[in-house]
Amino acid sequence: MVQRRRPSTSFSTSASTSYPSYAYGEYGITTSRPRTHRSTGRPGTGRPRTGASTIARIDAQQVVCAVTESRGISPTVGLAFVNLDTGEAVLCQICDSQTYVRTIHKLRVYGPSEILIVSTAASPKSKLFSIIEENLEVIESRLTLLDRRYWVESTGLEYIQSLAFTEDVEALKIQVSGSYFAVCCIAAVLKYVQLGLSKTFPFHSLRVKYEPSEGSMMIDISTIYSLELIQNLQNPKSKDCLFGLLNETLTPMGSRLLRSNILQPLTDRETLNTRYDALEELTTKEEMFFATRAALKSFLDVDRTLTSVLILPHLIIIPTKPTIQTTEQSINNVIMLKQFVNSVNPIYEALTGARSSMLNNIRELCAPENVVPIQDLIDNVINGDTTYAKQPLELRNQRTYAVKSGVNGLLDVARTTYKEAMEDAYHHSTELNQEYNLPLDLKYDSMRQFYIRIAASELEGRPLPPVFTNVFRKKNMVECQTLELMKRNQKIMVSHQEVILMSNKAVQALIEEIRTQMSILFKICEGIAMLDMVLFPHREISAFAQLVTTQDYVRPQITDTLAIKAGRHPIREKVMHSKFVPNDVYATQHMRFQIITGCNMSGKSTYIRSVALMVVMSQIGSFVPASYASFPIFHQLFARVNMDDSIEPNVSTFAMEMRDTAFILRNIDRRSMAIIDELGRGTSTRDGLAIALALAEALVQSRALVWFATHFRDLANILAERNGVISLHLAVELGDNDTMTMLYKIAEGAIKESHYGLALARVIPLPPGLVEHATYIAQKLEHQVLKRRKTSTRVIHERRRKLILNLKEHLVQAQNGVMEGEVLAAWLKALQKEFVLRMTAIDKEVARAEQESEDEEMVDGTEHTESDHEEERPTRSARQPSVITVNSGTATTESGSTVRAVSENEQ
Ligand SMILES: Nc1ncnc2c1ncn2[C@@H]1O[C@H](COP(=O)(O)OP(=O)(O)OP(=O)(O)O)[C@@H](O)[C@H]1O
Repeated sequence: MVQRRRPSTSFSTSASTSYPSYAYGEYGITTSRPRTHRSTGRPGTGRPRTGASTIARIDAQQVVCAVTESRGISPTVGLAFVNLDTGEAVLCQICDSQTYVRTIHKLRVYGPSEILIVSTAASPKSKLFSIIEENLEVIESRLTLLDRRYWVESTGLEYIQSLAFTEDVEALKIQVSGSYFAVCCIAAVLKYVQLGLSKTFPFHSLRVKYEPSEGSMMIDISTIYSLELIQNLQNPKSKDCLFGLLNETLTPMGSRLLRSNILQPLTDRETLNTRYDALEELTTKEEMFFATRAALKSFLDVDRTLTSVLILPHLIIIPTKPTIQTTEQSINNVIMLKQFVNSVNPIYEALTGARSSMLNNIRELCAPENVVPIQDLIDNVINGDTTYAKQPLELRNQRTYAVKSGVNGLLDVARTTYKEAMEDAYHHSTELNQEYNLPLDLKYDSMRQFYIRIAASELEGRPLPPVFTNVFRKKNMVECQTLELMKRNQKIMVSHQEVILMSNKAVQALIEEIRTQMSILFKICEGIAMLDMVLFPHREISAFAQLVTTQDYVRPQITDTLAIKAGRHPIREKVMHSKFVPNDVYATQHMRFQIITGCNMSGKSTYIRSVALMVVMSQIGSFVPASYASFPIFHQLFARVNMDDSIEPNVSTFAMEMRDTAFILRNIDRRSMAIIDELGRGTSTRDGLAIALALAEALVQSRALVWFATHFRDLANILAERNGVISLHLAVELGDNDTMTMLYKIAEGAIKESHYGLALARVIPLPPGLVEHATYIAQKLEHQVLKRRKTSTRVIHERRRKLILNLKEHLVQAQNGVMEGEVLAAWLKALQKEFVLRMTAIDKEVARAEQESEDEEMVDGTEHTESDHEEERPTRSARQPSVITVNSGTATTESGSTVRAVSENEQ
């Protein structure tokens, strides 16, 4: 097959959505660019796409992915990604839902530049095909159809056998056994890379990884976006996001690893503990910490260098004759490799005495026995003082003198010519300077080579002498050349090319030898990326600077309970420093649904977001901003938060809310965590409350841990007695002289001061008496609502039930706990006493409420039903003549205006 004619070059450019009409070459490949979205502008399965595209892709990497699936009620999807820039292949097989949410998540995390799909999936379009097609714009990918014959399991296994690192092959074969679809995908991708992109990997040179579907937390794109995990919402360039906060990595590999970890936090307890151990050690051993950071500073983007050394153009399809550019690139690569290999030993030294298993493993990888043989290979060919340079002129010099003298007799002659030509160029610039009395600089760039730069002010308005050509002005500078300089440039270029071509043979032979060592080089590279990633900046601050008390981060425990003491929002606190008020968080199954109320600007969003951010941090192996923290491991994280508070509630806000909500409800389970902020704002108060209630009920049933911030105080009251539900609020202090102080402190129960709207209104000058009457009305209504709720048989039943369920949970804890004998007996007795007391208290409360109700009915002469209190408000207001006169004699329907005032205040 490889001997076939090269396929049409249109692989990279063609675009069409009518797939069958664009078949290329003999490989049955058709391509499509991302499709414009439908009028809804939203992907069918996903959540809002706002700005998501930039999240998917780290940088312009060439990643090709293949996707295929088994059909059925719960489809199994195989995926294989091959990154041509970093020489990495990832296989995964996912049991997905009908909405393919996990598949889309994986695609978004890896951000492939091209997605291959079986051609038969396009007509008729399979559901997977349609969903991928809808998401193309978000993923910024191109869709390519590939003939069915390339998706062959045996070919995939052969590729693994021949291309994976030798020492990984056996383990990989075991891992992928049973992952038929993933193996078919790797076959398809590698065939496409070979035939469509004309590239191939040498034997045992590819880092193949199998990623089990379990093993990482799923965070959908909207959550990534709204929690500002990768990007700040207001300013995409700002570092005020989780990635920006944590990314003090010193190597590009470390930065990439951090990013992919934030997008896919881990769910494996053991791996997380290994990371925490490493981190703990680094933060407590100052010398090791600084030595490691210093050693990391000299690493270049090794992943890319190794891969460009590694990937061969397809031998048969592309002629192998080297060009000047490819040869120059090869020498650059070897120089970079030399720098990499020389940078490894300082890491080995820095980690001397490491105790944690991760640091030890990294140190072992960096041991001299792994590195010295490669260093020897390089030193045999490359001059000892050759180093990588970022400046193009300096890099050209390094290239020219890279290969040792003696490998080619004529090399030294060519180098002498190069040196003389360079001197000529400098000499020429000195001559020009003297002849025209112009202070000029000789500059260099890769396109023009040497050129002349003169400050415009030096010319004082006079024109340049005619010897200067190609003149153009760049800000305050004038740039130009002379014919003589161009001639000398030409001479330098020719002599440089001669040196390069003469060096080529030795360099290619060296690369061939280095290729045999690729697997260890890649492993060292991975170890260094991991080391770089775990050295987060806050650790530097917390461990070694004087800010321990204000900025300290703590190692999280992994337990079944979420408990945070003095937790902080990692990004906000950076801006606010010591002004940020820390808060505690506690959640277990019997406190799994936490309703957070509070007035505007009291800190509700900040509180719930900080919990979610700390969870993500803990699951990537980072310490968290708190004085104590323990977390269960979450497998899914959902955030439905308002991204822009300034947006007026309207239909589209509502539609977005509902789509997000539907997404969450479809996917949430007991291993999930969700934060929901202000749901129901996009519609009327009553509908909003009803929707929030219905959603809350469903979320309570899901058994996930949920933080539900809301303005609907009634939600807290209505759900108060539900098992698993607790109410919290953000405290506010009301001063004597109509002042309100936000305390930003979380406190038990729903917000007490329900009329903070009225409190705020007192600050604003309104007609005399209005606020007082409004307060009276609000209190009266509230009293009625409260009374009815207390006597509701359903509520009483719920409260009793909750008490019994709590008792059960305590008994189970006692059974599984460490208490024994007399201690246990005493504890049980206390528990029993408390239970009896509480149950009696409920009974008494009920009796008292019933009595009060009877008394009032005798006064009112009315009977109350158990209907929705919201519904009753107009009736109540209408029945109160003293209230009706409040509205300063305007023509407004008084009962209506009264009700509206109360509703708004309560909201
Ligand atoms: N723990 C805290 N310590 C100090 N300041 C805080 C804290 N939490 C919030 N704030 C401040 O309060 C402001 C409002 O916070 P946030 O948006 O979380 O309130 P909110 O209750 O969600 O408001 P709204 O209901 O209007 O959406 C923040 O911008 C921040 O400046």
